[in-house]
Formats: sequence, C-alpha cells, structure tokens
Amino acid sequence: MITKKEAVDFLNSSSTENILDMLSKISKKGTHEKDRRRCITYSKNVFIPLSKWCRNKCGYCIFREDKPKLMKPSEVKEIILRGDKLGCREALFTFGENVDENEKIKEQLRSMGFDNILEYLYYLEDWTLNNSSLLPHTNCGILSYEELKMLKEVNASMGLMLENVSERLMNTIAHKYSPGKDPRLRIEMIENAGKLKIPFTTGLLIGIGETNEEIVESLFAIRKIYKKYGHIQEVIIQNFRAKKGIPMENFKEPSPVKMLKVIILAKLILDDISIQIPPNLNRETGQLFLLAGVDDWGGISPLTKDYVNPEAEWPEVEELRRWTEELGLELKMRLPVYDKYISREWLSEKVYEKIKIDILKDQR
Ligand SMILES: O=c1nc2n(C[C@H](O)[C@H](O)[C@H](O)CO)c3cc(O)ccc3cc-2c(=O)[nH]1
Ligand SMILES: C[C@H]1O[C@@H](n2cnc3c(N)ncnc32)[C@H](O)[C@@H]1O
Ligand code: MET
Ligand code: SF4
Repeated sequence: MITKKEAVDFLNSSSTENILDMLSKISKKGTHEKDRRRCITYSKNVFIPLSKWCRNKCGYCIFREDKPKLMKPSEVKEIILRGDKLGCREALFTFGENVDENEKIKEQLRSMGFDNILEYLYYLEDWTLNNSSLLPHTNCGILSYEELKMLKEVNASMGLMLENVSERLMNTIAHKYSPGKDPRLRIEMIENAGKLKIPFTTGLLIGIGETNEEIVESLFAIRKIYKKYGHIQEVIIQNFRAKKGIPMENFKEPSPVKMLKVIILAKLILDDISIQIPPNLNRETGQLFLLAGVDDWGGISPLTKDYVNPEAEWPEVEELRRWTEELGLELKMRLPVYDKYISREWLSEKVYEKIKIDILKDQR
C-alpha cells in the first residue's frame, strides 16, 4: 500500500518518471484480470432536479436558485416515462439540501398533502418503481439515519459527495455559506449509509482550493469507511468547472495532469472501489484517464441535461463506445446499483424484486 507521505510527495512532484512508474504499478495491480477483457461501465439515466432551492450556497455551484420552486408530480412522471421509452434505467433525484426549510416550498408540499420533501420524494420514487423500469438514485445532500433508512426502501443506491475532508474549506469561498458541507456531517452520513447497507456513491471535487495533503486525507478517509462497511460502490473524481456568475468564477480548473495524478492515487488507495469520471467534463481527456484505472463513466442521459454542469453536453453512447474500444476495453451499461450489490443483503425487498423480476429478465 502507498503511504500518505508517498501519495502527497507524488502530487507535489513534477516528474514524468514518477507518473510512468505509478502507471506501471496500476497495470500490475490489474494483472490477475488479464484474460478477462476489462469492462468500463455507464448508467443511462434521467436527471430530476426536484428543487433548485438549497440551504447552502457553495462557491462553485450554478445549480442553486433563490426561487422556491418544486417540480410537479406530472412533470417528474413525464420525464420518467419518456426516459423509460428511451431505455434509461436510472432516475437520478439530485436537488438542493433541506429544501423544506423554505416556507414557500413547505406550503407547496402541504397543498399536495405531504409533510416534508422526503415524503414527496418517497412517493415519487415508489411511483417510479411501480410504473417504469427505472431505479431511483438519490443525491440530495445531508440526510439523517432515519431518513436514509426510509429512502433505502425505494432506492437502488444513494450518493453524497464528500467533496473534501478539509474543515479548513468551511472558512473559504467554497463552503463558507454551506453548513451542509461540513465534512464531519458528510462522513457521518456516509457511515450511516454503511450501517444501513446502502450501496453508495461518493466523491471528491478537485480544484476548490484544497491542498494536496487534503486530497490524500480525503482518499484515505473514504478508504477507511469502505474497509469498515464495504458499501461504497464508486468514487467520483469530479473536476471543478469554472462558470460565469459563480463566486469562484476566477478559480483555475485542475489541469489534466493533476486529474491524472489524483486518479492514479484513487486507484491505488481505494482498493476495488470503482473510479468514475464524468465524461461530459472530460471530453478531451477522459479516454486517457481509462489508462490510469478509471472504470466507470457515470450517468449519461439521452433526455435530460446535467443540471449541475448545464454547459457540458453528454456524449452519446456510441461516442463513449468508441473512446472505450479504441483502448481494447469493453463498454457495458450498468444499473445505478453495481452488479456485486444486487442481492437481498444490500437491497430492500421491493428494489430487489423489481430488478430480479422486471429488469434483468430483459437481459437474459
Ligand atoms: O449528471 C450528473 N450526475 C451526477 N451524479 C450521478 C452519477 O453519475 C450516477 O447517478 C451514479 O453513478 C449512479 O449510477 C452524481 C451522483 C452522486 O451520487 C453524487 C454526485 C453526482 C454528481 C453528478 C453530476 O455532477 N452530474
Ligand atoms: C453534484 C455535485 O456536483 C459537483 N459540482 C458542483 N458545482 C460544480 C462545478 N462548478 N464543477 C464541477 N462540479 C461541480 C459537486 O461535487 C456536487 O456535490
Ligand atoms: N445539494 C446536494 C449536495 O451538494 C446535491 C448535489 S448538488 C445539486 O450534496
Ligand atoms: S452544490 Fe449542492 S449543496 Fe452546494 S449550493 Fe449547490 S445544490 Fe446546494
């Protein structure tokens, strides 16, 4: 295993030799799989931004809006049904944190007969399972143990970006106005998901003012939780994108070499957790990152845009296939829950039966 010090030294160094050396370590790590063609996965999804209001104000975010708006049930259902027709299998519910703190939103929820946002979310996700072949994945910020437990019933997997384990960032432009980005709260939630055996997605956001030490600490923190609970199916290495109009618009985006080095470390530190990079944020470089151990392209959509990065268009599946096959690798569609977690140990009865009876039968 690489030590923390070696990892930090690697990030600090500017040496071609070091990078090539690390790449060869990674390729050796994979030798036992030699005769199997390595598979690179992706998920075909629809993005449901239930509400863009958020209690936090992250310095990098363009998703958030002050308007206290909520998507109507009919709007959500239409996207689900259209996505189903296009072959999507993931309903990605990503939205602002604690949106029902807002009185106007609370009123809208009450007028529909719901007490809070998570009751509404549960209703929509349950509807999705009953009326389509899509499986819900929720990524809506901090949730309590009890809230996670309730949502596990109707989610195939859930997610929360750690972003970074640094407390220091809470005093910087990135997280100064975002109580929900406190790494203690994020770690606690990721651990609670582990206790509840929820297949889980987390990740780092690279380029938000963090130090190399803090990147390494974050990777080791995720490793530690994974060793204890085994529920982390993938870690997203997300590159910060500067956008006009955000407080951090003048921040420098991470360079391709910086991304490459972080991906190499993620691969070495995170055992058999999948490493995901979003292909729409890495159009030129994504293919090369496959060489460093990336094995998942994440969710892409034929129907909805990436509301978090609306300027970045999704590549088509055929484009992903070309990028993947040019390296002798195989592109494979996956569900929002990775194959190794498709069992009663990890899924609620409802989600498990849905996958076994309804979804996998088409693939036989
Ligand atoms: O379209 C996006 N999908 C994002 N996703 C979706 C993700 O690619 C897939 O939903 C998962 O791979 C599950 O299949 C996230 C999911 C999480 O749990 C946490 C963070 C993200 C971040 C993004 C994102 O920025 N844009
Ligand atoms: C959904 C996830 O998207 C990421 N996110 C938010 N804003 C940006 C940006 N400008 N560039 C890249 N990723 C971003 C955060 O990590 C969040 O948790
Ligand atoms: N607001 C949540 C978070 O930042 C969901 C992703 S950003 C739209 O964790
Ligand atoms: S990144 Fe998520 S938590 Fe931060 S402001 Fe945007 S919506 Fe809110």
